[in-house]
Amino acid sequence: MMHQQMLDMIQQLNDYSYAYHVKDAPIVPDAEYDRIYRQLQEIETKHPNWIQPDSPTQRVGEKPDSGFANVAHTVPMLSLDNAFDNESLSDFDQRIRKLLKVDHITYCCEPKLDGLAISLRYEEGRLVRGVTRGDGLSGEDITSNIKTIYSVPMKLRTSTPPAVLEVRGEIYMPKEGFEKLNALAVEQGEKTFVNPRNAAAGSLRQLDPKITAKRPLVMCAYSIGYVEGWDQPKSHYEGLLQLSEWGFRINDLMAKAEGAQGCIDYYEMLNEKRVDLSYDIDGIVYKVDQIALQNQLGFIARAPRWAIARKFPAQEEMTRVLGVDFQV
Ligand SMILES: CC(C)(C)c1nc(N2CCN(c3ncccn3)CC2)c2cc(C(N)=O)c(N)nc2n1
Repeated sequence: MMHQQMLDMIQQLNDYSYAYHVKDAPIVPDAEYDRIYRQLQEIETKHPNWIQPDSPTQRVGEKPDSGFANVAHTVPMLSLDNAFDNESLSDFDQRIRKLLKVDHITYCCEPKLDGLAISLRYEEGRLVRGVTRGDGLSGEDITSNIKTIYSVPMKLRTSTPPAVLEVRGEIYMPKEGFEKLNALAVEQGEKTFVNPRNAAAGSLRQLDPKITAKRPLVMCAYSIGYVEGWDQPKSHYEGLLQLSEWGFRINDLMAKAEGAQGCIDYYEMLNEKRVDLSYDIDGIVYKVDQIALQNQLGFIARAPRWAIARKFPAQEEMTRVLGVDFQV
């Protein structure tokens, strides 16, 4: 077995993992993935000095010796202002059009995933760090746990990566994985989690990555934070499509909308779909799509003037926790 053949196996396994965990479109059966994975493990055991940082075997490492270090974000992770009804969406749109002296805004609409916000740092295309949002200015270095999540690429899928790229995203636990985790916890007489968000938070706070590796966590990218050595697209939506090509999962319900009415229509559409989604969402995040307009608007305190969240009524939460159907 030559060194190059081993590199080819790593590339093959990472391609299979990208198809399965990022594109939701497996190209080989699990057994085939496992067969090649075991072959790679044997080679790495025989030639430890050949081991590559982006090898899938390097996703589950040892636990950090003393807790999680605190790390300052290169660019603060902002918070979000809330809109509670259609009128406040219209006010938001009107306020922006007045400030920018334009008569029409295109928005990018994204389901607001109910998980934990994190920031991933890539240098020369390789994952070097994962940090929780924390208070927005600094967070906990949970790189060892982040690496166990298959939808977090260990290396960008490009031969010409930006020198530095920081990607913001949400780590969440799909409903099915949450139900299975709680069923197992009941069986083993362990504590159960109240909801997928808490289960994701608890799984990321584990000191031992071997435990995190067993939890069904997914990462979905929602913004480009800091970047060096790359001309960022003019549109937020285009930026996320680029992240998808580089290996990140983005939400397939993300869409552009024209003006306040487009945002309201999107809300009605998503509110219909919400109950059938395989993951929890607690609303929608609307963002001015043009980056130049975002920069002109900036942010107030730490919430951007150019983005707003709108929450759904929390009826589902009550139903799940109390097991009764609240029809208010
Ligand atoms: C880049 C901006 C700031 C506009 C932004 N900020 C977000 N968040 C900030 C507030 N966050 C927060 N978290 C805890 C405490 C206070 N704020 C949680 C992330 C976004 C969260 C989601 C999502 N969940 O799906 C999303 N699709 N887009 C986001 N976009």
